[in-house]
Amino acid sequence: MSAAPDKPRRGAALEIAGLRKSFGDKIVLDGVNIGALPGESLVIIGGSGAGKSVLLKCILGLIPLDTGTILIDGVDMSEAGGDAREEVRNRIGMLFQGGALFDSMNVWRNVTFALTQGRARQSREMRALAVEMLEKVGLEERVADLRPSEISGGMQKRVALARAIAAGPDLIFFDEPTTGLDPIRANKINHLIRGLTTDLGCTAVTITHDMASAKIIGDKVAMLHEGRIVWTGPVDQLDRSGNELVDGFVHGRAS
Ligand SMILES: Nc1ncnc2c1ncn2[C@@H]1O[C@H](COP(=O)(O)OP(=O)(O)OP(=O)(O)O)[C@@H](O)[C@H]1O
Repeated sequence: MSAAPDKPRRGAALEIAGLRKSFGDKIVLDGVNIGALPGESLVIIGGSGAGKSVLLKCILGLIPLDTGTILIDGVDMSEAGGDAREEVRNRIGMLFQGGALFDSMNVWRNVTFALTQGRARQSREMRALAVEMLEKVGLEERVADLRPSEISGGMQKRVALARAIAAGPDLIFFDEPTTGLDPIRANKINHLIRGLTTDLGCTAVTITHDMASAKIIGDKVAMLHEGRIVWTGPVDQLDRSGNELVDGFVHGRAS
């Protein structure tokens, strides 16, 4: 059984315009304009406190924005009604920072969680789908029946990745995908993400402050600084952006 076998493999378009978000007097996002074309991999870099997580939460509809628009395939996520929003949300996959696996469930139930809404139905088919997804991320079938606490951090990250791709999403978000991994495992996860998103043909949006991740995963990179996008360019221009803030960030110098 394949994930959504009849679905054409194409990514969703993401367009963010004039996005502002404050908490009290604190302006966190100050007019963010950025987008990703269908099938493109956008990486948003920026230092601690730049507003990356807040931006991701706004896009996912986890927190309300003050002003601005977020369009996914033309659907305004802050204006659209329940059904239209839900339809778009069903096309989105997410890899949470730290994995966010449920230790009360074994690995295969974690992988298929979004498909079953946690209900124990279609167990045989769902387990088979999970095993297929686990294979895609380089994990053996025996892992399917273990609990997340029984496997290593690197394997947990792979399981979380399997969960993110299980429904065959058109748009996937990766929140700091290499956090907590040593450089070798991080490198493997970065290449896995790149390979899987290319195979799926989906649009990918990654937030990270890991330059190695940005260079492997991204087609396009945008730098968020003090709530604004200060530079956007193709990934191969990251080392010669001509932007002082990007330069400082890439080479580890404080601005
Ligand atoms: N719910 C909230 N209430 C008040 N301030 C918040 C809230 N969420 C985030 N902030 C503030 O917004 C700013 C941006 O936070 P955010 O978590 O987006 O940064 P980040 O770029 O993801 O940083 P890091 O890389 O360290 O995770 C910070 O100053 C943070 O304190």
